[in-house]
Parts: sequence; structure tokens; C-alpha cells
Amino acid sequence: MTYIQEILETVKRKNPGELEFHQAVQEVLESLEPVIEKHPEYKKAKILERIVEPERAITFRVAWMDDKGEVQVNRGYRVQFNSAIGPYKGGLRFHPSVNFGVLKFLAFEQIFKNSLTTLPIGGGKGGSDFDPKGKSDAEIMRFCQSFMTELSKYIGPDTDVPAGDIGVGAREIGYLFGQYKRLKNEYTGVLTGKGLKWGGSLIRPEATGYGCVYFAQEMLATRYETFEGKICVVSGSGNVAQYTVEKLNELGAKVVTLSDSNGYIYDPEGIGPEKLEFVKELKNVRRGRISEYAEKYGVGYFEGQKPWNVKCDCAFPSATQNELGSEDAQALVNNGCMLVSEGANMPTVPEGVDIFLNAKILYGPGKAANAGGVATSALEMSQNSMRLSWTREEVDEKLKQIMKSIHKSAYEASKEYGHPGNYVLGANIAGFKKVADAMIEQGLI
Ligand SMILES: NC(=O)C1=CN([C@@H]2O[C@H](COP(=O)(O)OP(=O)(O)OC[C@H]3O[C@@H](n4cnc5c(N)ncnc54)[C@H](O)[C@@H]3O)[C@@H](O)[C@H]2O)C=CC1
Ligand SMILES: O=C(O)CCC(=O)C(=O)O
Repeated sequence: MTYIQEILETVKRKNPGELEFHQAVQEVLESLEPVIEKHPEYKKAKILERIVEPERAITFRVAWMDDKGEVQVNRGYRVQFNSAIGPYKGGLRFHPSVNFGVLKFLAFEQIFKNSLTTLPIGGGKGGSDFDPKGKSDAEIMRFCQSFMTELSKYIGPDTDVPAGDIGVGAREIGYLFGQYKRLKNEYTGVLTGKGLKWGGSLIRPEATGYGCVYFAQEMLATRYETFEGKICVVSGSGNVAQYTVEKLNELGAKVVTLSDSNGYIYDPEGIGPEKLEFVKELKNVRRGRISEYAEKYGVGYFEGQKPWNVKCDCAFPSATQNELGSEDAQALVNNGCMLVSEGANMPTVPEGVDIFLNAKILYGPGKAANAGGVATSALEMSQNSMRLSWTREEVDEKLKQIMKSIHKSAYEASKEYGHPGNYVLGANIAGFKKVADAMIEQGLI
């Protein structure tokens, strides 16, 4: 057994049943094999053995009352994985599928993603198995207040700064922030993704989707290509999907699909700006299903299916982990897809990633392609500390430059290690080195 395999076996033994966590660790460790060979100091300091163990993982009871006056109980979590280069930073996910395995995979990915942004932020993630679907605003507020009452003991603007993820958007961040302020009697940047009137940053809502498209633009440029006239397939219809579509429209592409957990819509005419406004209102205000788009515009709706069989030039998985299987990956390649840029975290199964890499299409893994969201969160933290606000143009320009720099460092690392254009390898290596060096310099902790 190799050194890397031994560590992986230990991770599996110590974290039984946490399949998503095993998957994320395996991908990163396999990429790091040549780095460990080149840098014996990492092996001596047992960096890999340490980096796969969270610094702290908290679970807590969240009791709240529903509109009928009945008591409900959920489980809350925060995984504080690595603080070598900055305070823990990463979103909160409210979804019934949330458990330690899912949050540990997300927090682990966040370590390398946050390092790639070049900004001083460590890796964390949290959430709850609470299902916001079908809940009233009052129920969401009571849940958020109870959740924050416990979480507030472990976070702070210089310790751990949560944000949104699946099921946590502007509304939830508002209720969480209000409760933190009430408990601590202080007005600090303890969360990002805040409302613009009370400490939020312009462009943060757009940042993950826009950033994912900027990263894709950089990949396309290596082949002297642009988005003009490209047919694009997007999955999901939440925050990341919406702003991915918005930026693709601006750049002259045509987006033909969106989805939710019930199915996908196919609009061959393209989801232009006006139709996108309908989606935003449908999903962010009325909180309805994407099938309503098909009814309104008279296009196809495919219940229980994913959009990966639709012929396209570029694909943007923007819903959830492992939403793109190996058959889906093969279908995309067979249909001539030349680029996949991941808005979601780990949306492609490992066999699918291999299919993309072997086919030599442009493949941007989530930890590089979707890093614009957390990078802009770090810009929100900077603005909060300085007590000022940058303009929309300033933040957007910084986001563009950060995505360019992430692309450059991932590309250069892939070249240095003999696989130019393999962004999986490049992102893992470039993200790892800064954290590993910081861990060594800070001693045995
Ligand atoms: N919001 C952010 O800034 C960032 C989000 N991400 C990732 O992007 C992805 C989407 O997140 P958001 O758009 O923020 O969440 P959201 O809650 O706004 O939207 C989630 C979307 O995914 C769909 N979805 C959720 N679970 C699904 C399932 N099991 N099957 C099919 N569809 C499903 C939902 O229907 C919805 O359209 C997640 O993987 C998240 O971790 C990554 C980086 C930053
Ligand atoms: O903005 C943040 O802090 C969190 C973003 C996030 O959860 C992610 O990058 O997956």
C-alpha cells in the first residue's frame, strides 16, 4: 500500500459511512502524490495526516416551534476544518440530506478553494437537516433564531464567518444576523451575504455564478474561444444557476436548460433576460417549482430527469454534489460538449471526472470554478473591517481579477507537475501548498 492509500484507509476507518467525505479526500490526496514526493518536509511534518482531521466539529440540538404550535427538533452542525491561513469561512446548508459526511466534504473542499482565492480565509462549513421547503417566513425565522442561539457560541468576525449555501439565502442570513446581534450586543461582520442596507457587499449575490463564467472564459481563452453563440446547459435554478445564466446571456451565449430537484426545463429559444427575471421571482419570492416555467412559456419539462443529455457546447452543473454521473459525462462528451465549469461543489462523480479529463475537454472543478462566491465574501469582510463600501464596478473588477489569478495558478501548477490543462490536479496542488507551508510555520497544532 502506498503512503497515500494508507492515509485514505485511515480516513475511511475513522469516518465510517461518510462517503462524500471519502470521495473528496481521495481526489485531493491522489493529486498530491507528486507534491509529497517532491517535498519530503510535508511527509515529515505529517501534513496530510493532519489536514484530513477537522480542527473542531460541533453538533447541536435545534428545537423550534412550527406554525401549528408543535415542537420540532433538528440537528445543527459546524465543521471548523482548517484555520492555518485565516478564520474559518464557508457557507451554511439547510437541506434534509445534511449530515457530518456531507459537511465534512464541503468544509474540506473549502480549505483548498479558499486558499486559491489568495485571500486570508480558512475552511469551514455548517448547516442543518432542516428542510426550508414549504415553511412559512415565521417558521424560517424561528428556526434561524434557535440555530444561531447555539452557533453564536462558536463563531465571530475573527474566528469563523459563515455565509449561505443551499437553502440559505438573503432571508435566512438576515434572521441569523439579527439573532447574533441581539445575543452579542455587537454589530460585526460575523456573516457574509448580508443585505446591502446592513453591511452586505455589492456583487456578493452574483459572485458565484459570475465567477464560474469568468473562470470558464479563462479556460476558453486557452483555446482562442469565446462564449459568443455557444449553447449552454445549466442545472439548478437557485442562486448560482441564476447568475450563471445572467452572465452567459451578457456574453452572447444561449442557455437552454434549468432544473430543480423535480426535473428540468428545455427552452430551445434560450432563457433570455426577461425569462430569467421570471425564474428569479419564481424561485426567490414565490418559492415555486421550475415546472411552472414550462407551463408559462410552453416549453418541454422532463420530470425526474437531469439536463445532461441535451446537446450543448458548455455545461454548468450548479445544483448539488454527484448530480452528474458517468453516463451523463459520457453523453456530454459524445454530444460535443467542450467545456464543463462547476458552480456546485463536487457535482461530478469521480468516474465522470476521468471521462472529462481523458476526453481533454476544458474541465473546471468546483473548488476553482466556484471560488468567486467565497472570494467576494472575503471582500465583504474587508469592507466591513474598513467600514466602507466599494462600488459594483470595483467589486466586479476584483472578482474578475481573482478568477483570472485562480485560473493562472491552477494552470501553472498543472504544467509544473506535467499535466498542463488538468485543473483538478492544478487546483488541488496550488490550493494545498500555501496551507501546508502555513501549517509547518505555525508549529505542531
Ligand atoms: N451560494 C454560493 O455562494 C455558493 C454555492 N455553491 C454551491 O452551488 C450549489 C448550489 O447552491 P445555491 O445556488 O447557493 O443554492 P440554492 O439553494 O440557491 O439552490 C440550490 C439549487 O439546487 C437544486 N437542488 C438542491 N438539491 C438538489 C438535488 N438533490 N437534486 C437536484 N437539484 C437539487 C435546488 O432545486 C436549487 O435549484 C451547491 O452545490 C453549493 O454548495 C458553491 C459556491 C458558493
Ligand atoms: O461565501 C462563503 O463564505 C461561502 C461560500 C461557500 O459556501 C462555498 O464556496 O461553497
